[in-house]
Amino acid sequence: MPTVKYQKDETVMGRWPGSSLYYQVKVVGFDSKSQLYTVIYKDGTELELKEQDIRSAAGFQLRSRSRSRSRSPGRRRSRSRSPARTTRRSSSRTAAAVAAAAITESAKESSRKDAKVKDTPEADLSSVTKEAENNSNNKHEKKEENNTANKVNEKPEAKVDAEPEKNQGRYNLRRRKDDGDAKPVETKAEEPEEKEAKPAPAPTVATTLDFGGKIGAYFWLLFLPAWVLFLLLQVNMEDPSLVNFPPPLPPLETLWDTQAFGIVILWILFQALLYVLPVGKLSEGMPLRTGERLKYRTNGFFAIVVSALVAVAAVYQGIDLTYIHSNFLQLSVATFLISVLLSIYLYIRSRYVSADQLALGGNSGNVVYDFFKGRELNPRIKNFDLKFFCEMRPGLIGWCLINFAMALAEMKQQGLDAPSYAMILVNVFQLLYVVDGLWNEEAILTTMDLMHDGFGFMLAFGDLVWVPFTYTLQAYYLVSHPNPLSPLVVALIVTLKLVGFYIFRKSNSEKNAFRRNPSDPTLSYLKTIPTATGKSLLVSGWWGVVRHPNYLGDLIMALAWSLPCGFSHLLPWYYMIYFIILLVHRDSRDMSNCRRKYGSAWDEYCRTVRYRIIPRVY
Ligand SMILES: NC(=O)C1=CN([C@@H]2O[C@H](COP(=O)(O)OP(=O)(O)OC[C@H]3O[C@@H](n4cnc5c(N)ncnc54)[C@H](OP(=O)(O)O)[C@@H]3O)[C@@H](O)[C@H]2O)C=CC1
Ligand SMILES: CC(C)CCC[C@@H](C)[C@H]1CC=C2C3=C(CC[C@@]21C)[C@@]1(C)CC[C@H](O)C[C@@H]1CC3
Repeated sequence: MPTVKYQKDETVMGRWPGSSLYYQVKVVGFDSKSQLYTVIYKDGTELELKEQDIRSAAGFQLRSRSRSRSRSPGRRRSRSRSPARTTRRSSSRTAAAVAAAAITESAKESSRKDAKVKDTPEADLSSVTKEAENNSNNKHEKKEENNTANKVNEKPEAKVDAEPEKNQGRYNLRRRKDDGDAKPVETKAEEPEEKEAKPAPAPTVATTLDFGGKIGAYFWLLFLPAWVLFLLLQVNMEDPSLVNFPPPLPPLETLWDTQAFGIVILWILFQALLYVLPVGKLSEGMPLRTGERLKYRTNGFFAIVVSALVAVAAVYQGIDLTYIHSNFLQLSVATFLISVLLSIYLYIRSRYVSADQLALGGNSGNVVYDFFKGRELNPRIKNFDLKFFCEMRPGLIGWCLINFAMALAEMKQQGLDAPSYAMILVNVFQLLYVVDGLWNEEAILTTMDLMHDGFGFMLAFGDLVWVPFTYTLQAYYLVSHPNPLSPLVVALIVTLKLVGFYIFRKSNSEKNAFRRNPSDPTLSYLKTIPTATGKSLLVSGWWGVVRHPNYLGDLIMALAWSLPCGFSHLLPWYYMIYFIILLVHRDSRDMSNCRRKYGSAWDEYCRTVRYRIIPRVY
C-alpha cells in the first residue's frame, strides 16, 4: 500500500464505531475502491474504518502520558463513581479486570456495581494494549490482557482490581457527563477536528458471505419461489404424499388473476393505513451506528384487532372468505410479484443512501447477492419504516386471516357446523403467536432482522410471501385432510404449546428488557459479561441456559402446531423441519455476527453457556 497513510501491519488507534473511544488496532489492509482500512482490534474484532477514524499511535501515546499526569479518564471516573473508586486502589490493576468487574457473582451486592459499571463503555472494555502494559512494567498485568474469560468466577474484589490509566489502549475524546470539573482532554488542542464527535464510520465488516455467497443468492432467488409453488400445488392434492411428486403444474395463465392482485394491494394499503394512524406508542429502536435511535409506531395489536373486526364484519356481510382458499395460488403469485417490485425499489434506493445507512453484510458489491440480502438497514419513506411494516403487518396479520379463511373452508367442504379440534388448535396456537408478537412489538426492535439485516428480496419475500403462504399450510392441509383428536390428545398438545410459549416469551422479554435498560433493577440478579462495545451479554437467567432459549421455545411451539395434523403426511410437518433448519442457520449466523462484534467476550460467553438451543443436546 505505497500511497496510503497507514501501512499494513502498522499499529494505530482506531475509533470504535458509534463512539468517541479509540483503541489500539492493527492495519490489515486497505481497499482503494471504498477507501476503507480493514483493522483488527485486540480482541479479534475486525472492522473497516475510514481514514478520518484512525489516528497514529505515536500521537496518542504522547497525549495519553500527558493526560495521565494531569487527570486520566480512569481517575476522573474514580472520583465520581463510588463503586469504581472503592475498588481501584491496587497498582496491579488492568482494564480487563475492570471489565470483569461487571460479571456479577453474588446477586445483589455486585449487581449494584453492575448497574453503574457494566454498560459504561469506559468501564467495560476488555481491550488492553500490550505496549501500555510494558510501560507499566508489571508482568502480572500481561496475563489479563483481553481476557474477561478468566474472571467469571472470581470474587468481585479481585475483579475490579484495575488501573485503567496505565493500561487501557483506548482514549475517550469526548467529555463525559460524569467528568465533573474535568477539563476537556488534551487532544482537543492538538487536533481541533476532534472537538465534536463525528458521525460513526460505516464499518462494512470484511466477512464471508451468508447463504452460500454469490452463487447461493442466484440459487435462493430461483429456489424460494419455486419451493412455495411446489408446496401450494402439493397441499392441493388429494394425496399430498411424496410418492406423488411432482404435483401437476396448472396452465400458467391460471396463475395470474387481476382480482387477486387487487385484493393483495388493498390488504397491504389497509395495513399501511392502520400503521400510520397516530394510535399507540412511538417506540425507540436500538441505537444505530450513528448513535441515532429511530422511532417506530408500535400499534400492531391495534392493527390486528381492527383487522379481526373487519374480517368478522365481512363474513356477516356475506363476503365469502373461502375465496382465499380457492384462489390461494393466484393470491400467492400476486404477492410474489409485489415482493419482487418492492425488492427492486429497495435495491435502487439503496444505491443513493450514505454508507452509514447500509447494513453490514449486504454490501458485497455483487448486484445479485446484494439484491437478495438487502443493502439498506432501515429504508424509510418519511417516518414509514418499510422493513418493520412488512415484517410485522401484512404478512403476519395475513397469516391469521388466511387461517381463519381455512377454518371457514373446512366447515364448508366437510359440512361442519364448527371447525374441527385440529383446525381450532392450529388457528388458536398461531393466532396466539402472532398476537403475542404484535403485543410485544417493541421486542422485535431488538431482533437480528431489525437490528442487523438489510431489507432486500430475502426479507421482502419472506415477510410478504413465505410467512402467509407457507406458515398456513397446516390449516390448508386440514381443510381436506381431517384428523380427529381425542380430548386427551388435545390437552397434551395444549400443554406442549404452553410450555413452548412460556420459554419463548420469557426469554425474549428478558433479553429485550435487558437491552433496553441494562440497569433495570428487576434484572439485577442476572450475571453479565461486559464487552468492548459497551453492551453486556447475559450469562445467567434464560440466556445462561442455552445461547438461544427463545429458539428452543419457538421449536416446541412449532411441534405443537404440527401434531394436530397427525402423521399421515409429511407436508404438515414441513414447518417444523423448515424451522429447525432456519433456526440452526440463524443461530450460526448470529454466532459469527456476535463473535465479530464482541470478540473475546463472545468466546467467553460461549465457554460459559455451552449449548446453543437444546440443553445438553445441541
Ligand atoms: N417464526 C419464525 O419464522 C421466526 C421466529 N423467530 C423468532 O423471533 C425471535 C427473535 O429471533 P432472532 O432475531 O433470530 O434472535 P434473537 O432475538 O435471539 O437476537 C439475537 C441477538 O440477541 C443479542 N444477544 C445474543 N445473546 C445475548 C445475550 N447472552 N445477552 C444479551 N443479548 C444477547 C445479540 O444482539 P445484540 O448483542 O446486538 O443486542 C444477538 O445478535 C426468536 O424468538 C425467534 O425464535 C425468528 C425467526 C423466524
Ligand atoms: C425466505 C427465507 C427462507 C426466510 C425468511 C425468514 C422470515 C420468514 C422470518 C425471518 C424472521 C422472522 C421473524 C418473524 C416472522 C418470520 C420472519 C420474518 C416474527 C415476526 C414472527 C413473530 C415473532 O413473535 C417474532 C418473529 C421475529 C422474526
